[in-house]
Amino acid sequence: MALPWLALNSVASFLPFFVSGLLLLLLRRVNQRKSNNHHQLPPGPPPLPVIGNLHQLGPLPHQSLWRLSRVYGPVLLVHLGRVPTVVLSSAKAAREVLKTHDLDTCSRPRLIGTGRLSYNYIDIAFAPYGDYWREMRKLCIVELFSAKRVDGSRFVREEEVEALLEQIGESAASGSAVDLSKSLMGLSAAIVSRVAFGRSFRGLGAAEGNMLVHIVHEALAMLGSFSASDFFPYFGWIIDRFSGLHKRLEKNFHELDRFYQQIINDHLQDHKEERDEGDIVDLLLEMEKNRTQLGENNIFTRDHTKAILMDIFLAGVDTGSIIMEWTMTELARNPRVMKKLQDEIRSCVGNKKAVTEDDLDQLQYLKLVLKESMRLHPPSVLLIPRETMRHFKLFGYDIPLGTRIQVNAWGIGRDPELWEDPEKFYPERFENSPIDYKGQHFELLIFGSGRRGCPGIYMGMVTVELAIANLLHRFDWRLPDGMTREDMNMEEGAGLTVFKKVPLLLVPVEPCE
Ligand code: HEM
Repeated sequence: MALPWLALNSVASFLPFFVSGLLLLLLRRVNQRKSNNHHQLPPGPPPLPVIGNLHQLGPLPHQSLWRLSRVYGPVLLVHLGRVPTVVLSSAKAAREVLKTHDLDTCSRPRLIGTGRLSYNYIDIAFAPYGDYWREMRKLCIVELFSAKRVDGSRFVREEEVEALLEQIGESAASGSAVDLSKSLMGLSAAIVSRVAFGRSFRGLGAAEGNMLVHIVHEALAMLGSFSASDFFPYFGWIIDRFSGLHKRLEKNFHELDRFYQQIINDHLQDHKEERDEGDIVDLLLEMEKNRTQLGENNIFTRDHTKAILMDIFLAGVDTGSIIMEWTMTELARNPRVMKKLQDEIRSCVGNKKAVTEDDLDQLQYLKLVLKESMRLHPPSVLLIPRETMRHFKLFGYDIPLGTRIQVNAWGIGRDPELWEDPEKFYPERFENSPIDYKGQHFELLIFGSGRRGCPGIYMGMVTVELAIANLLHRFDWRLPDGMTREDMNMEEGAGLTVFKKVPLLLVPVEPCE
């Protein structure tokens, strides 16, 4: 019986704080309204009380936002709960923000999922703009993403691709289908892990391999999730607890944390002198040991090491495998393109057993095929959200401080004003076109652009090119018995990155000599 009284008592003692909090909130909203009234904000659908436009997002927000932008224009304002969000859906608008206003917009919002998985924003991808982020990014560019570092690890990529081909050869011999979605994710994980962590996961059993794929997909779902706490600051956490999101996030965080700890333990037990060259984990552990100062108030700790490992693992593994998965899907649906690409690869490589990285420069049609595949299926459909650091004007509209910015790379890739017959898979559209994906052409924003653009482009793309070239060089591919091209499922699965919802199954066939 004491409990209700206690509860009542504590409610009574919190009442003055609650009432003054509510008044402050109301005052802030009135002030905000006043200042917004003087602002010319971008157009957008009218928001509902409390939820804003959240009900209009649906299961695949990039597609819903693209449809809304067709009605309201390429600079669209939506309210995600209480968070004003500007969505850019044209190359011109993206250029204006990511180039002209890069410095005004290059921070990241603080979100529940990204905060937890990045050990409170001490990674690179989700860290707010500032000295710490600048120093960490510089360090990783030199130590991990430099052309020298990437070229130095070519033997890893070639070995791992060869191992995959051997495995696929067994399916070809028995005439059985390969789950390419899983195999390509495994390849990407093995390469990134070996290059960055000095550890291969190739030897993992099926159960452990499946578990790793599950953890990565779950992490990306958490990073891309629309958590109630992000949109309803005062009570959203209650919704997240009831919906189970909070529990899922915690479980995923602990699974990943154990994984990083295992990598760190491997490095601590293993003597560095016994390996060829220190990898990024050695370097991070050295920084821990030296209590390196980063930015103004940051001493480098074990959490910093884990946060950087999270970036490399999640940013590097999934994106590359998604590009390969969609590319093989489009090729299976477009036999003309597959044949033309195989002819190019086989005539260039001749009788050699495998395509090597030296051959890649000559494969011009391969580059067109990959651009076309990434145009239709960019892995990060809305890039990674940014947040404005100051007020600025965009095409006459006011974009206030603290606004969230999303760039709809998926929509821009299908914009009929930029692309003729945009839904058609037609790599020849890039012939004689200067458009590239390295961040200077805003029609093709696969890796973002500006200060927050992806530092792993070279490392990611060399893996993708090598794998696709070898898969097509070594095997012909056909659909499983009873399936036609029209039957192929092209649905997207949602998260921070958009993968193929139904795994891609194809049958490898040894080509006739
Ligand atoms: C090949 C496939 C890849 C794709 C499509 C991709 C895509 C992206 C995109 C869209 C962004 C956000 C850009 C922006 O906000 O403007 C990004 C950021 C990032 N990517 Fe990649 N990425 C790939 C590979 C990699 C690899 C292999 C690594 C590392 C091993 C990596 C590490 C990062 C990091 C650390 C960031 C955060 C940059 C920052 O906020 O300063 N990425 N990537």
